[in-house]
Amino acid sequence: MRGLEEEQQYAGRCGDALRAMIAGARENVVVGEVTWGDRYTAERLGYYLKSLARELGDEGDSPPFFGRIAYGTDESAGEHRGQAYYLGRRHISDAIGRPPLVIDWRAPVSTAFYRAGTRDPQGVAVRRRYGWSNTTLTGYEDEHLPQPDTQVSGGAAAVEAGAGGTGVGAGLGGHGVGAGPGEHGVGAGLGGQGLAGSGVPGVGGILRAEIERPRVGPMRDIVATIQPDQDELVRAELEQSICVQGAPGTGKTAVGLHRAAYLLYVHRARLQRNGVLVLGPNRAFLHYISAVLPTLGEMDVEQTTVDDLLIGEKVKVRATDEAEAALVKHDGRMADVLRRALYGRLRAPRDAVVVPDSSYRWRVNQYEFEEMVEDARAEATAYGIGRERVISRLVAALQRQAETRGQNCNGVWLRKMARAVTPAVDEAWPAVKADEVLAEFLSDPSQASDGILSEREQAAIAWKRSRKPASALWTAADLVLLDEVSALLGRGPSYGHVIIDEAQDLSPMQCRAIARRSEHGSITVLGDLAQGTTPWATRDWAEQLIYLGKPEAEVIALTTGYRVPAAVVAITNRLLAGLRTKVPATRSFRTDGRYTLTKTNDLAGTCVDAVRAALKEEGSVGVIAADDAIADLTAALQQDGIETVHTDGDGRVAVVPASLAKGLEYDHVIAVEPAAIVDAEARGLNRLYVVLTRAVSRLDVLHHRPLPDELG
Ligand SMILES: Nc1ncnc2c1ncn2[C@@H]1O[C@H](COP(=O)(O)OP(=O)(O)OP(=O)(O)O)[C@@H](O)[C@H]1O
Repeated sequence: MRGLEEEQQYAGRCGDALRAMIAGARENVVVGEVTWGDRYTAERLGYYLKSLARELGDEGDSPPFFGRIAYGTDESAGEHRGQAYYLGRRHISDAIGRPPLVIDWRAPVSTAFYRAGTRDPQGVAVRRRYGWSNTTLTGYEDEHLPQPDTQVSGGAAAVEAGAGGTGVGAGLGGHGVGAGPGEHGVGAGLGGQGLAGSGVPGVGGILRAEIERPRVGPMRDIVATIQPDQDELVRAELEQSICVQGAPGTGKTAVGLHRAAYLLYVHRARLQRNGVLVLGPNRAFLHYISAVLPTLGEMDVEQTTVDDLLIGEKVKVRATDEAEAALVKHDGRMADVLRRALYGRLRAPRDAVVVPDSSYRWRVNQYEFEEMVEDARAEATAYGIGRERVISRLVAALQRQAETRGQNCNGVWLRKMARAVTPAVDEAWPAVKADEVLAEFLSDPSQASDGILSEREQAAIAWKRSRKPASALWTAADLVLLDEVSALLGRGPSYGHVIIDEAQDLSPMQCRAIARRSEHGSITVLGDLAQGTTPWATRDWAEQLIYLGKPEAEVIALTTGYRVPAAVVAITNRLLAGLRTKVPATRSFRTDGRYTLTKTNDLAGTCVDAVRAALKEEGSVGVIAADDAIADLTAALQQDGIETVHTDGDGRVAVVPASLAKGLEYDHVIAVEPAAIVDAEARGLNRLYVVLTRAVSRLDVLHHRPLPDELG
């Protein structure tokens, strides 16, 4: 096996090769600019080369590899017998035709790095993980896996640069998006931690240090440390839809993003055509995760919220629904109601269609016309297509008559006939727009919803007076309804793969909007029933998967939390009993961490003190409180000279409304007045569960009012 010096030389060689690749890509951009032929090719190629140059350029600041697997000489190693491979964020090669110096983490051969274990070594004899300080290789750690033909059992050994190891940084070379230099290797001396005591077998110092490394700035990738259960989800087949029920901090979001990168690598051509879509709960969350895919080399993945996805309807939200109205509008029964509102416009034809054409009068009888309408309706395609079919069948009937009379029915004639039958079709199958249908429905819901919605429900959604689309005061829930009606009118495109985060919070109608966009593709559903906070949050994945159009998706649980430390998990698991959902408790990977509880008469003052104390330690600080307490807390902190940022700002101290904390994390969380967080909404206890599970290392709970029973 190579020693540290040889490894450092190899790292140098990879660095040189990478620089040559960057120079080559840049040169291609320049050469391309001179030699491109037509404009379309020029644009596509230019875009590709420029992004490649940019990606590779970004790559230059991060370690070239993070791990290595050396196969044994036994048969179980198969074609890899005696081989060793370095793994990194992307392939690095120094010459065409020679094996790459570093293999992309997504390539099939990399799988063994993530999955090989003492029980199933998969032919691997030694797994090596590297410690880096920026781009300098500072050490490595070997894990020896049992070999069938020898007596070697599992074990580990670490090597690091310099003597004693004090102060030698050994991060795994995370990309450190936006974190500035020196981020890798913070507080991760290699010699300091043994394998014992981690609670997770075979977890060495470098791996543990990476997972426990303080968080600063946006979310980062986890390619170097993806765990076996996570890896199986990341590399699930493209055709397979999966649903991950993951406890807080189990890496659901990370898994989803890495899955997107993996699928794009393996099925690039197919997915670039149809697209991959990532849906998150709000913009603050999207900001937080936005850097992960670009660091994994994927620039083209669309990342958006469900609301923004629907704003494709080009309608402005100008009003807010009462809680009861929103609940009705998000209910799955609205799908039937809207279908009825739309198809209620069809009228059985009362007359024949008669079209004068020079000396003839062509005719389709009333009963034939009626049959055409009924047939088109029964074919259950979109409303707009149904209408088109009626028109073309009428024209075809006229054409048959005309041709029997020897008439030449050319394109001009056919278009003339189509125009001639349109007024009759307008009566029977009117052309409509989605906003007209919805405005008319909300002006008077009774006709379409009698027998489906109760009178009270109808009253809750009915407008006080009837309005036309132009003057309608649309709400966010109306966008979901407009989307439903638009889809009834005509189908939109479908993505190749859709990844849905915090999926427990989606309403049936939102799920349907997503289902339409993934009709011909697959989905990855990520969520936690215990973190459901919307009034319509589901308590059952099977039901949600039906609305998402993938009832066959397998539900897989992740229970090992990589964020919240054991001391905090002990508290948050206690809340589970009060949440009315059946989910497995979290088991923390992390043994570090601290929890404090403080009763105070001066919440703002105590909060300022707590932030001051937190700032003495490393990492980000999140003050999380009920939404209506945010302004006062921010003012108190700023008066004391502490700089604060909003949820989606980048800075050390964020003051975060409880309603926006979902999906985010802070090294140090100061949760202010739990009782107020619980009282603020119907699923307040779930919200509190979300808030307390944002802590990466330390959680301080400050309260004046009595604590909720589950916490007390
Ligand atoms: N294998 C891993 N190696 C290193 N860090 C990891 C790993 N898995 C997860 N993490 C880290 O744990 C934290 C939680 O991950 P993530 O946000 O993806 O979890 P989640 O399940 O979506 O959480 P929640 O539901 O609470 O929002 C992140 O900082 C993530 O980088």
